[in-house]
Amino acid sequence: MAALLKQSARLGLSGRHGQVFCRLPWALSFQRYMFNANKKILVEMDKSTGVALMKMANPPVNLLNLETLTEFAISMEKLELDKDCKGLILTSSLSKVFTAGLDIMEMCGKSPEHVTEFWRAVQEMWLKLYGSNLVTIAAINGFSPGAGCLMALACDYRIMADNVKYSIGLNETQLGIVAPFWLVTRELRPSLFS
Ligand SMILES: CCCCCCCCCCC/C=C/C(=O)SCCNC(=O)CCNC(=O)[C@H](O)C(C)(C)COP(=O)(O)OP(=O)(O)OC[C@H]1O[C@@H](n2cnc3c(N)ncnc32)[C@H](O)[C@@H]1OP(=O)(O)O
Repeated sequence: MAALLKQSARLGLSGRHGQVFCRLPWALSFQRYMFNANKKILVEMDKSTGVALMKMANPPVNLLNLETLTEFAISMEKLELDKDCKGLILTSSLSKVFTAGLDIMEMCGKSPEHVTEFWRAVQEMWLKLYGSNLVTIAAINGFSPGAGCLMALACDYRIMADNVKYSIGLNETQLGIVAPFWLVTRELRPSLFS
């Protein structure tokens, strides 16, 4: 963990005035590669450190819609297959939002098939993150309601930008959505499973 945090500091993930700045070298060496499918999820993998930086990049608020969730799962799979990858830092490319959580519009006025596919993708994201073999760190650089909070909880470690304006929490009940019991008990009461 300490080594990973050192790496995250070296990568430029340092909190200052409530921001987590991501400064990465412009010139990428052969030890570094980047990939993205549709640019909603940006991944920069540094083979020399074994640390991948994954940035959600779906402006304006990094909504977790079907497309983004699918891209997230594909990106996780690629990193899991990379034997050089040991750790993952999950953050946002936006200045004040980590993610606004699930895209409510994906659940509103859509066909049962679409809603089923969407919730399958949501669960897949949780499985990929919570079940990852990588050491996972959420660098929460902005607002993180609902599934944003759950994403952070699914990581091994969490660091949040020091800014009183930013909030994080499970607010989905205000929208009539209830997180499944297995998720809440596993993430909030892990002692039940040990
Ligand atoms: C690993 C996890 C796995 C989970 C496994 C299973 C989990 C099951 C249970 C999951 C339960 C989770 C549920 C949710 O996530 S529900 C969503 C909760 N999120 C919110 O309530 C966010 C509400 N948004 C805000 O508070 C603000 O937008 C925010 C503070 C984030 C940013 O404010 P800002 O002023 O910068 O931006 P705007 O408010 O103007 O927003 C811009 C546009 O985006 C639209 N928007 C915002 N949030 C959502 C959303 N969640 N869904 C759809 N649309 C959203 C907003 O309406 C604006 O749209 P317009 O420009 O058209 O007005």
